[in-house]
Amino acid sequence: MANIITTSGLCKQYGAAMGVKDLDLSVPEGVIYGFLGPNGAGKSTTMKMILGLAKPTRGTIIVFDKEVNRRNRLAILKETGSLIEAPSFYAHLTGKENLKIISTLKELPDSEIDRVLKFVRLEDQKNKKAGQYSLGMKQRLGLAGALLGNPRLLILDEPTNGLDPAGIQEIRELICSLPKSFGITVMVSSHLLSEIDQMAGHIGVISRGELVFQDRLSALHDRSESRIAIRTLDNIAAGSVLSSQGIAYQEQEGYLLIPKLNDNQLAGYFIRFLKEDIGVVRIEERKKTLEDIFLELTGMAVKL
Ligand SMILES: Nc1ncnc2c1ncn2[C@@H]1O[C@H](COP(=O)(O)OP(=O)(O)OP(=O)(O)O)[C@@H](O)[C@H]1O
Repeated sequence: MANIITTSGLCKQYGAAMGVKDLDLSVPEGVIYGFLGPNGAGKSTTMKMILGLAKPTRGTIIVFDKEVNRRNRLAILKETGSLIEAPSFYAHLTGKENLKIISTLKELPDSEIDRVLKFVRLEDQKNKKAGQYSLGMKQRLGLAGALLGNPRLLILDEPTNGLDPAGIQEIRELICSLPKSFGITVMVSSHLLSEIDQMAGHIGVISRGELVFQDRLSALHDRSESRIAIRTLDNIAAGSVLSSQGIAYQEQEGYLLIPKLNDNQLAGYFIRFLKEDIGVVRIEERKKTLEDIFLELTGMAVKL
């Protein structure tokens, strides 16, 4: 799969602090790429640099095989839609009139306005003033504006921020349909793991300005392997038995965590425990959640 965005050694320095450090992003064409990271991790800064709205301190950005620089910026933006921060509209103009301003600037026919209004399900509200729109409707109008001209690439910075669950669901459904319906590649950021989990096929995780994971989302799920948690009346003695058999274990809240074993192996250890007079009081199978994996990657809790 060819990349639609590639960044190499991308850095952004703010004073003495590095907002983004040596970022090597690869966004394949035709996917939804989820850009996940806690608040302040560097998501907005990265997206602004890709759009040419912020100047990198170091590194390169290639979009559609062209380097993002002053010479190529307009050609790249012609094929790119974006929603960075909350969209701003003229409150006294209708939704349709607001889109008309953008479409005139982009020299697009009116049929394009109708197409995007239909797609974001605002057809029936198009003659209502944008100032009277709900937050969810404003966000959908912003998405409609970004889709005018049918871009190849859409860059969305936290598009569901501040929306209620119904609004989140609407935006998510619209985003998910974009690659299939229009062949658009979407890069979408969020600090919510569950959000990215429900939308993206590929994922980049950023923490303190650095990329800590990048792959298909399924590769992240593959890391959620099962472990066995054992609680005994003497965990020290039980740990010695496990160590003597070459089984690595971790102690966590009164449990010994060991890798998943087959039933025969596990039964063998219980017999050993009994022979050593170690009472087993609990045994559970535990699956690492995506949140656990995110914590391991970033050292920070993320909202689910
Ligand atoms: N204009 C600026 N001047 C100075 N520091 C900045 C500026 N913009 C961002 N930063 C800093 O760079 C780091 C990354 O910020 P950024 O907004 O890119 O993070 P983010 O992942 O988008 O987080 P959030 O979701 O909270 O916006 C933060 O430490 C932030 O304080």
